[in-house]
Amino acid sequence: MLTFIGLGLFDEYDISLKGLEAIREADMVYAEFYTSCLMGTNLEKMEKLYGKKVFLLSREDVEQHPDWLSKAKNRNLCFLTGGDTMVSTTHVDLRLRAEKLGIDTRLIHGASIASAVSGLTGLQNYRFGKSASIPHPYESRRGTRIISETPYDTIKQNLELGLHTLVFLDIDKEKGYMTVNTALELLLEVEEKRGEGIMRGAAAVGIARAGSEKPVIRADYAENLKDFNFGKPLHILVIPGKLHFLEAEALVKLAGGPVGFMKEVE
Ligand SMILES: C[S@@+](CC[C@H](N)C(=O)[O-])C[C@H]1O[C@@H](n2cnc3c(N)ncnc32)[C@H](O)[C@@H]1O
Repeated sequence: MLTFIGLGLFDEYDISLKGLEAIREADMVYAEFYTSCLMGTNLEKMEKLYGKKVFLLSREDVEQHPDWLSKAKNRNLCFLTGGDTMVSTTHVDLRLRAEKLGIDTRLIHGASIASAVSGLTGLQNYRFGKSASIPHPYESRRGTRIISETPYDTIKQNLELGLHTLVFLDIDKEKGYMTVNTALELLLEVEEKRGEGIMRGAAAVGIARAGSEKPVIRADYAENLKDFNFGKPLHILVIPGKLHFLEAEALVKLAGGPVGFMKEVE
């Protein structure tokens, strides 16, 4: 049996009782923290709470050479992921590989950033369009700095439909955790290069450390928000589309948004 367990958002205590019980009964426990991670804890604290050794897997171990999977043929394995195990990950691939090997699988869910964002901002989940991810820029072989324009296009399409965009921010082994500030700078850079105007004057909402005792949620116009200090990671960004009056009120009253947001409502 292979049990996929979502660990929730911030520290080792965010796991469900079902998840904890499954870990305590498991023969082996694996985890990956490249898709998301819990910034309020570390492996040592998790192992202490679980009473189990946790083997940390790299992206290659999970996506290219998941040889460890075959151990689940005659043992109970748990596979741990930050947030919910199947939200904004490709772990369904692991599940399908396991099923092909004749291994039973099951899921134990965890709180996800995708739902926490609606809770913290007041933006309604059914008014979101396609999500986007902003990767760190990279250098081409010729030494040119390349910025992905895909997130900008996704935001543009959603705005045309009046929909909000949830923008996941890159976690990179070498380049680190992307901040809301860098994400907005990159979007504004793409905009400038293209000579378009969707981000100028657009509303934006940044969220830092969801699930912690003191998450930071701040709404403003994109050009102002890029200078706001959100503190430590993890961060996530939302570019709201057309606002319902309740959403506008929540952004103004709960996230320090400018009162101008109230004038642009449905
Ligand atoms: C690729 S998504 C994976 C989502 C995860 N599976 C889940 O269900 O929450 C990870 C990204 O979501 C955002 N994120 C995850 N947890 C967060 C948190 N506690 N606070 C703020 N942003 C978070 C960050 O931008 C991070 O890079």
